[in-house]
Amino acid sequence: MAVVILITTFLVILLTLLLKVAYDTISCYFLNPIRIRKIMEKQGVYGPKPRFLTGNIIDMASLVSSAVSQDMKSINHDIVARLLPHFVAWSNQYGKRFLYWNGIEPRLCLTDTGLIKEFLSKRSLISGKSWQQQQGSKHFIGRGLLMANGKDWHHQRHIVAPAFMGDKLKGYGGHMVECTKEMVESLENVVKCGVSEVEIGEYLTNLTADIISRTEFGTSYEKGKQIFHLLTQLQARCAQATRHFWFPGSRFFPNTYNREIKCMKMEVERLLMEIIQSRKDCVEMERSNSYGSDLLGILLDEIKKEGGNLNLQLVMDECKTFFFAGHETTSLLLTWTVMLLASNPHWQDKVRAEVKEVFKGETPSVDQLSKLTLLNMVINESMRLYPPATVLPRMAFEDFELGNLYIPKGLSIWIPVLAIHHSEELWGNDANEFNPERFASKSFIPGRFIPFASGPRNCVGQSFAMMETKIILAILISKFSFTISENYRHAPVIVLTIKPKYGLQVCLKPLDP
Ligand code: HEM
Repeated sequence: MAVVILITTFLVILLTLLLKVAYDTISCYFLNPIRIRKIMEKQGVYGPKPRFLTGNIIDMASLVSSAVSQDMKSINHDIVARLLPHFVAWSNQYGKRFLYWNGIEPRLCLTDTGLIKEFLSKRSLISGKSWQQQQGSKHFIGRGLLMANGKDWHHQRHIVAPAFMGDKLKGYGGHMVECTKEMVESLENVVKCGVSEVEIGEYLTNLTADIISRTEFGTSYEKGKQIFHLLTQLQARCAQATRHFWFPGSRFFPNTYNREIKCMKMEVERLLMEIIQSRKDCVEMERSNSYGSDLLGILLDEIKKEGGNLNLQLVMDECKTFFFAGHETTSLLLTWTVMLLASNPHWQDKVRAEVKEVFKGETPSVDQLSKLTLLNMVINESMRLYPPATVLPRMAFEDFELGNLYIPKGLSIWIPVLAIHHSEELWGNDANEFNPERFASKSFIPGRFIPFASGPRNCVGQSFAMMETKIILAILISKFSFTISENYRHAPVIVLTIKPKYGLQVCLKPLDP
């Protein structure tokens, strides 16, 4: 009798579990999408018809691949139709607000600057990164700050933010100058050998990687090189895997992509663990009495605190997040700014004169950076035309109201930063032209210039990135004049961030000291 009761109980539990899984699957793939679509249609928000499971991913991929199939004929900044052709097609057809589907994830395109400001400033705890975003980046970022949500995000932000503020931030200036001088020296050596044309993007990528390695983790780029290389490969492999295996459960298949991803991830974590362990050893062997005041030191200190929920895995995820978020974005900002200055010699001369006036031939100091008004205007204009982060997707974790819109739980808000930055309605008829003068006045319409997002969940490294960009450009422009090489082909593409497809070839001419 007891055996029968046991088996019956077991079968009831199993059946309940199976029913729950079946209900969750049906709800996730059918009921919820239908519910959200109906809610949005009732509010007059329509969009392209989604396909089963893939939503509009295939339409988007085919629009993008045909738009970028050819290089641009000249250096022209009218790039929205090239990089976000789906945005152009759907906003023309369905209006400014439309709904499209990234697989089974419904996304509401939002371009209304008032609503964007309200959303980013007031809804950071009840919106965040979707499961799909987290899955797509979990191997190269993990659960670090960029992908954390709710209370976890709040806690992590609270821990890392001090590493990017006040005196700590100022203290990084010396490293930034030192690393830039090394890059300038290697450029000077190349030019001395008779090579005047360089692909400057590569130098700038290595430089920003070197800076983040030294300032945040106390290791040189040479040592961190392997980690960067593996993380970049890992990121590319993950992007390929999501394109090839989008169906449910495919991440568990033992295919070549998944095997390679697993191996690379293990290797990255092994190398990171070596850096962490050597820092811990120094304290344990009493060679040092603290873990250090950089980001890694702050994170290791936090592990020791009672009640803190940081562990070694999260420290590694945070390291990966900062390696990832902290160098490519800045190197791309630098690359596009050099392209704009090289193709606008008048502005190059003006900025060089300003740098000379402020630093009088001396090494740039952090305290004087705020005097570089023209350089600041050029950098802003560069981020407006080529914002490294082209879109901001955030998912609603609760139902809420946004202006006159009702946003249901499970809907992602998709902010097309690139399109907003190029909107003629917001920036005037010359929206696609390089005109730094537009940043001469400090009064902006909130929500229309958002290269670093805005509100509590904006870029935590914003001041770090601006300081770094100004130091590097100030040194570079005082040492060289640069022009665009005839080998440069203007072909911006989006691979997570906006990149020049074939790099940026410039001709360098050393200036008299
Ligand atoms: C020009 C350079 C940069 C640009 C344009 C940029 C842009 C952004 C944007 C748009 C976000 C919001 C992303 C989202 O929520 O989806 C973001 C977040 C973030 N950025 Fe940056 N970033 C830059 C440089 C940096 C640097 C240098 C660091 C670190 C040293 C950094 C670390 C982060 C982190 C950790 C987050 C996540 C913040 C959070 O969710 O609380 N970024 N960045």
